[in-house]
Amino acid sequence: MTHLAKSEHPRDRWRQRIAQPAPDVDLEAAEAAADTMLRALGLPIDGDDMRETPRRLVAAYAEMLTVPDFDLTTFENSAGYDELVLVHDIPVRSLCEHHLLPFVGVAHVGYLPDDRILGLSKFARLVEFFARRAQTQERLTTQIADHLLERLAPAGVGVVIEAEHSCMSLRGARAEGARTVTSTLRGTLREDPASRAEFLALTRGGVR
Ligand SMILES: Nc1nc2c(ncn2[C@@H]2O[C@H](COP(=O)(O)OP(=O)(O)OP(=O)(O)O)[C@@H](O)[C@H]2O)c(=O)[nH]1
Ligand SMILES: [Zn+2]
Repeated sequence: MTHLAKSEHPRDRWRQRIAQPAPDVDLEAAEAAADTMLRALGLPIDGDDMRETPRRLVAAYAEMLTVPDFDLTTFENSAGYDELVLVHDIPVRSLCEHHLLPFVGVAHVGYLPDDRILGLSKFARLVEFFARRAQTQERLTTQIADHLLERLAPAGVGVVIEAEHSCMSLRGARAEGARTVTSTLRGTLREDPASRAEFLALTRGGVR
């Protein structure tokens, strides 16, 4: 029998890949439950091909549900820039909280600066921070907008997400290709018709 050093054990590998293992994750209990569930679904998990599947399933979900480390760095708006900043087509990968099946798409995140501006990479990190959990698309959209509003205190914020939900395309309604669009607008981007129209036009393909 081969003995693996602790750090080489497959169970420990995913721990090293994720930034912040949640303290309430009990991998062993989850693996035992996955074993029971897969067995009850009639899957041949005693065979060589699927023996490791309960462990892989748990590791995959633990990885997809672990919230990454994140701090929203902002800078003084020394140039006094006061037009729209928009990052579009940021990848979104999340799990719907009803079926724990993936929904995948893109986010368009923009703001009208006031005293502070945002490091550009933080748009994608912000999306990932709220996406890597069991979510609804509506909550994800609102959380991104409200976090920006709170931490950056801009004149306006807009978030649009377009995503395909596999719980609605691979099973159930089987509406393949159907995309859900959600938006949250705050401040000037919500209240000023011209700013709102500019933001929505750009997120609808105006810059592509
Ligand atoms: N509003 C919202 N609904 C979602 C999201 N992700 C999945 N859903 C929906 O959650 C609902 C759960 O409905 P239920 O009737 O309880 O579950 P179900 O029997 O599996 O439903 P079907 O998918 O219609 O077969 C479904 O309509 C899903 O399409 C989301 O991000 N937002
Ligand atoms: Zn679902």
